[in-house]
Amino acid sequence: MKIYVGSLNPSKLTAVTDVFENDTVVEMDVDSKVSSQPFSDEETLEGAIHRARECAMTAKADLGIGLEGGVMEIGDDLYLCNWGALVDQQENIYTAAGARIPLPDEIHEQMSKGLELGEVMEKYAQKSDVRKKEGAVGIFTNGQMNRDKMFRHIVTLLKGQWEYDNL
Ligand SMILES: O=P(O)(O)OP(=O)(O)OP(=O)(O)OC[C@H]1O[C@@H](n2cnc3c(O)ncnc32)[C@H](O)[C@@H]1O
Ligand SMILES: [Mg+2]
Repeated sequence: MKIYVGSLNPSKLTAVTDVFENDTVVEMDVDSKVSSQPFSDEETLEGAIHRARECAMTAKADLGIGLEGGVMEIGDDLYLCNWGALVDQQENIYTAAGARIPLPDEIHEQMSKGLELGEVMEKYAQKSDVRKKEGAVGIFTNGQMNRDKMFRHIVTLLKGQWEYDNL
């Protein structure tokens, strides 16, 4: 199969390539049509679906996959959240979410001012390109988890649901 992924972020591409190891995975720069920093589960999921839909519309695609990172508030706490969507040629939409961990208050404050998590994390961790590498999830789990492993989990959930219906 030919699978289009709606992102140029290497951590997302690695995740899809690992899960669909016998397929051809193609990256594609698409618009999530939500804010660059989604601030709720709903908005993050919506971004993932938009990306997947646009990929699936490409004539050559068998499946389109969208992965979106965001944050969401529960009470006074801000949590990292991640969503994925898979759209097939029949326009069926499969969705799945990834792990959630709370972010430090300091990060919450910065983000409430309108900053994106990617830039906040670079300053916080004194590292460049955190979003393309271990991610916030990697920093705050002492490297036990990382962004591509987390997306791999989501992509596995998407692939499995699609297989259940189609194989
Ligand atoms: O190129 P795209 O695919 O858009 O990849 P991205 O890194 O911008 O990722 P998202 O759009 O999915 O995430 C929305 C924002 O949240 C940031 N973000 C999400 N999860 C993150 C993480 O684990 N570590 C650092 N930044 C993260 C990201 O950098 C964006 O500013
Ligand atoms: Mg982005």
